[in-house]
Amino acid sequence: MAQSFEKKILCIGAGYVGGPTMAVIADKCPRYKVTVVDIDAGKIAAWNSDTLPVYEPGLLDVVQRARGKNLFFSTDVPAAIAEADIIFVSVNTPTKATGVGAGMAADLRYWENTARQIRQCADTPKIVVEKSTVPVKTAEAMAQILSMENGGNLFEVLSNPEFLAEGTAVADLENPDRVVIGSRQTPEGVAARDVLVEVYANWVPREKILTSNIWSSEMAKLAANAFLAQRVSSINTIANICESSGANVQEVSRAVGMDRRIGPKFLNAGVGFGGSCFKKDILSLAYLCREAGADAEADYWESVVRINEHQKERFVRRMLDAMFHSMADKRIALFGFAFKPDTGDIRDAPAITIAGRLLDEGAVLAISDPRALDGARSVFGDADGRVEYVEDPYEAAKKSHAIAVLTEWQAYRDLDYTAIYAAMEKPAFFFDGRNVADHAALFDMGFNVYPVGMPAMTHF
Ligand SMILES: NC(=O)C1=CN([C@@H]2O[C@H](COP(=O)(O)OP(=O)(O)OC[C@H]3O[C@@H](n4cnc5c(N)ncnc54)[C@H](O)[C@@H]3O)[C@@H](O)[C@H]2O)C=CC1
Ligand SMILES: O=C(O)[C@H]1O[C@H](OP(=O)(O)OP(=O)(O)OC[C@H]2O[C@@H](n3ccc(=O)[nH]c3=O)[C@H](O)[C@@H]2O)[C@H](O)[C@@H](O)[C@@H]1O
Repeated sequence: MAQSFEKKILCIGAGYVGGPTMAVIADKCPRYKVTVVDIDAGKIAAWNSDTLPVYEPGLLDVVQRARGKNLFFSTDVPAAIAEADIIFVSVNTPTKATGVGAGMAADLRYWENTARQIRQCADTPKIVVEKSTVPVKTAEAMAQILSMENGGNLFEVLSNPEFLAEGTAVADLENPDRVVIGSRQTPEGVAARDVLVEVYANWVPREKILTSNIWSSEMAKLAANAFLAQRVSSINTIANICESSGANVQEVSRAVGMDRRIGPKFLNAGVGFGGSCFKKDILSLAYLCREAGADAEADYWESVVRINEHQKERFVRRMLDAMFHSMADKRIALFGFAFKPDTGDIRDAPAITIAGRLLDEGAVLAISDPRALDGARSVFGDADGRVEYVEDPYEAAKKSHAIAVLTEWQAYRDLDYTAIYAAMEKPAFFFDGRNVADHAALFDMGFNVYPVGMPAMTHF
């Protein structure tokens, strides 16, 4: 006899958010059936294998505990919609490439397609949950699309943005700082909201489950990402001034972050923020500001992105200045390509821009990364033989003129840099874009060391 489940939950979109989020819901709520669907059959096949399409520490264990019991991955979108009580929509919402708002506004075509498909395949009431990050008022547009042809009785749209960070997705989902659920303030809206609160209450303490109106929930997501990115740009501006003033940005961050009103997190200076969301979400927020006639506010948020672009170019210029203004035919080892450690994700990684600029300058690159070499290869190919992909950092560094650390993988902290130095061309340069190394020790070995936000240590 088929097992009967208390609730049937569906997620449309089996990406970085949909897959891990649903795996954790299934793991925490064995009484619910959780199905994840995607139009990408290859991705679904990977979710059904032991080589998941997303690398996240701990994720495979969670998936293996629930898969085939109450967690299912499928491409049959209509059947999954028909049986679901709650439908999360976690499709991509990239920046619009063309048309009005190109380069700024969120492209909602995937979202809208999904809404139309839900409408087509549903004949029982559904709670539709916005999981994707969307501009404020998207829920209203979705409700309008969904309510066509059925009098608006079948669907209640909620906003439930996701705050997980890649690399720590499982821990963030199992122990979130907060869960935000926005709903209409009508009896139907509040009833739907309470159903979703019950889902999270299976493992999240009630006081961490915040309820609000839909627009606040949508805005909170954009604001949270904008604040986080703004901290990174802020500390990077301070770092750049530290380099010429003799201050040390790590000491400054520590002193600033110990103020409890400021806090210690997101104060690591580096080559800039990457990832699929910070830039896109800030630009989406800036676009909302412009649409509302708030140009000064839009300028303010756009400056966070401008500083981030500047940070990457500034890093390349510092390399050029140090290496006698020429990269031509010099082998440069890049340590790290992913936008942050513990993920294979390269979306909007600073390494893409920096590697591209180094190639423009005529460098030959040896790219090393524990998880992101396929991603790097998909961007640059073999670039006429000017890019090599080498998992082993020792091999990458061999015969190179410089090492540039672009991702703070733990592995790069623990290498035998004496051996690495011996195998490099001289003078050997170390550009620590993430401040992972022991700079004094590297200097003593013979390296010319260029940390971010600290004066260089050179033998010239
Ligand atoms: N990546 C992250 O760490 C976070 C992302 N977000 C937001 O979550 C949303 C999703 O992001 P990711 O998971 O990173 O994107 P993703 O690109 O990894 O996954 C989206 C998936 O949706 C699928 N899809 C698109 N249209 C579909 C349709 N009509 N039917 C079925 N599947 C469809 C795509 O094939 C893709 O696999 C975005 O709005 C993003 O801003 C929010 C928090 C964290
Ligand atoms: O909406 C999203 O997609 C997510 O975006 C970020 O998560 P994520 O991009 O996965 O990773 P972060 O840890 O925030 O790092 C983003 C970038 O900032 C950089 N960063 C971060 C912190 C810091 O101090 N310095 C710094 O340069 C990282 O290297 C990385 O390139 C947010 O942290 C999540 O809360 C949010 O859900």
